[in-house]
Amino acid sequence: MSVLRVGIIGVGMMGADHAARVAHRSANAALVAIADPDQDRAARLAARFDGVRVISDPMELIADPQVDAVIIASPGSVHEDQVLACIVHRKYVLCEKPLTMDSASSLRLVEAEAVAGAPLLQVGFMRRFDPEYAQMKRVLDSGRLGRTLLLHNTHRNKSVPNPDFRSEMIVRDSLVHEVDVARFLFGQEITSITVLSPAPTSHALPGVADPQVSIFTMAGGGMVTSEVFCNCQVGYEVRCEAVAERGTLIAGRPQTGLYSTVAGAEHGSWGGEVHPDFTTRFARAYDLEVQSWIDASRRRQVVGPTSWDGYAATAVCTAGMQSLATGEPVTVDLADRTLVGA
Ligand SMILES: NC(=O)C1=CN([C@@H]2O[C@H](COP(=O)(O)OP(=O)(O)OC[C@H]3O[C@@H](n4cnc5c(N)ncnc54)[C@H](O)[C@@H]3O)[C@@H](O)[C@H]2O)C=CC1
Ligand SMILES: O=C1[C@@H](O)[C@H](O)[C@@H](O)[C@H](O)[C@H]1O
Repeated sequence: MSVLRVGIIGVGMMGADHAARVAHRSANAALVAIADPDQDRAARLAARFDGVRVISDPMELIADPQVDAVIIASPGSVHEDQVLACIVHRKYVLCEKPLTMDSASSLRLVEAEAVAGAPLLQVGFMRRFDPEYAQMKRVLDSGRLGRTLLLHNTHRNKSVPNPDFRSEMIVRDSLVHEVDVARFLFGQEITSITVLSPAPTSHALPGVADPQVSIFTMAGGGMVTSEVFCNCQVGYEVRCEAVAERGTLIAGRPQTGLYSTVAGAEHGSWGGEVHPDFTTRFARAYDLEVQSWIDASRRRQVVGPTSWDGYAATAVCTAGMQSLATGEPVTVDLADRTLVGA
């Protein structure tokens, strides 16, 4: 395959960002089509690029013989049908997280891919491509620091304007990144999850449990703590500290000395500037993720987070949403990997 002809489904914040990435910052790929029920939005975006068709029906885009591979950046509630159509049409697909809204629907996609007989799906867990997280993984895997014992994650968004962003979405849409990071860095499954709701910020919508603190237990006995705070007012901060037997590592640390953040008119500050959102904090990670997907698709391979990774993360979040209701630990119910052919 020479140049990979890419179609994008859903061109809101993330899809538009990926469109610019494929069109202007990727090698061996061309953006050829986009689909979004918001036709005006799609038309405005297409006008920014040369030769990009607007196709009204996402299923038509997936079936189009002029489209080799698909990026799905629609809301999670419609991912299942769209990914399934990509599998049926044997199209390589990069689907944004969360893979689907619950564990049963994600498992159906793992099974559909197994039936198709070849991996086709990469899930958009871009932190695996962030240079610091990737280096952390290499150091932990090298064994130089001994066994990994703990991870401590911080994940803060300035605010979430979407009124649909309720307590459950903080688990399913935001904490899902920490779930993947834990599975990636430990190289193990998560066996149980507890989601705690401290006193909420007055900046969250009424009834929304924000911030949340979660505890994961790993299959090997290690533990992971994560703070997710979606209305912190300051800016976008994502950090991960790994504690191993002979040392520690921190990804996302901004500077030495006392680090204090202050809410400000624009994005908040620390004496430098806090990132406004994920598009700048993870710009390099998204670039590397999409280029890696393009390169692998041209070789007819999948190299990033797989359908199993998407399913396992959704299964943990499904248990996490149960725990959110009670604050009690919930065991993660994971299918037998060998039985589903993943
Ligand atoms: N990896 C990451 O860091 C991030 C991932 N995401 C994920 O990307 C996806 C999209 O999120 P955003 O861009 O923030 O949402 P958004 O609301 O800005 O955009 C969603 C777009 O999908 C369109 N859409 C709605 N129904 C559709 C359908 N049936 N088929 C095709 N398009 C449809 C909407 O009209 C809209 O243009 C979600 O899965 C989200 O979790 C979002 C932000 C960051
Ligand atoms: O995936 C993302 C959003 O959907 C989510 O809402 C944010 O909390 C995350 O920081 C971002 O990376």
